[in-house]
Amino acid sequence: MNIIKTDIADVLLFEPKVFSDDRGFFFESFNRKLFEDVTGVTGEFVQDNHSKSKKNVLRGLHLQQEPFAQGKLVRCVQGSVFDVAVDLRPGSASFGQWVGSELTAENKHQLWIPKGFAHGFYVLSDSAEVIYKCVGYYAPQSELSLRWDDKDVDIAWPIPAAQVPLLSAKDANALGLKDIIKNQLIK
Ligand SMILES: Cc1cn([C@H]2C[C@H](O)[C@@H](COP(=O)(O)OP(=O)(O)O[C@H]3O[C@@H](C)C(=O)[C@@H](O)[C@H]3O)O2)c(=O)[nH]c1=O
Repeated sequence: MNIIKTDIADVLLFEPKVFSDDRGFFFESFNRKLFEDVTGVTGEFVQDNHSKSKKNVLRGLHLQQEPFAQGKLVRCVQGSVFDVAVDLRPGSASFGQWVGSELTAENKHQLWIPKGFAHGFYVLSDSAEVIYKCVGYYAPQSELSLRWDDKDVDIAWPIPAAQVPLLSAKDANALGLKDIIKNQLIK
């Protein structure tokens, strides 16, 4: 497993060692000891999520507030997505900054997004299935959505010109970073 640092210190890209042979391939998609050694996070993964989305769908950007904060280990098992983490940790030197990475069924990369980040992804392929392990259970009452196109965060989504991504109603009505800060929604 190759561990690649991103521009935000605690967000890591896991590049697994894939063993291919005449039968197909094999790789360790999760190794608890290795994960704990490189992230320093010993919290339990308690929930696995799996979603399938059409091309041009954008899910996010979602965050669960404390005490229900979630860390997420994200991978794409069919198709390809552009996966994004936005640092919303109070007091963080990189508060408001984002990192993005293409996760594909082919490259088998996984993005580790610690607690305190908003997460979202944009579907690049005809459809995409995304699986992620979560530290912390789903707690909708603690959920916060940050606008995907917020000017203050300014994510360079790989969305073709003149294309409008397909969003849920919740995500279409999400707040911008300034409103989130003004309303003291980050705890
Ligand atoms: C996230 C989630 C949703 N649900 C339900 C609620 C709802 O009826 C339906 C769809 O939920 P959503 O529209 O929130 O699904 P979605 O937009 O895919 O939400 C997900 O987006 C990505 C980017 C994340 O990071 C995740 O943590 C999660 O917030 O599934 C659960 O039962 N458990 C869960 O953990």
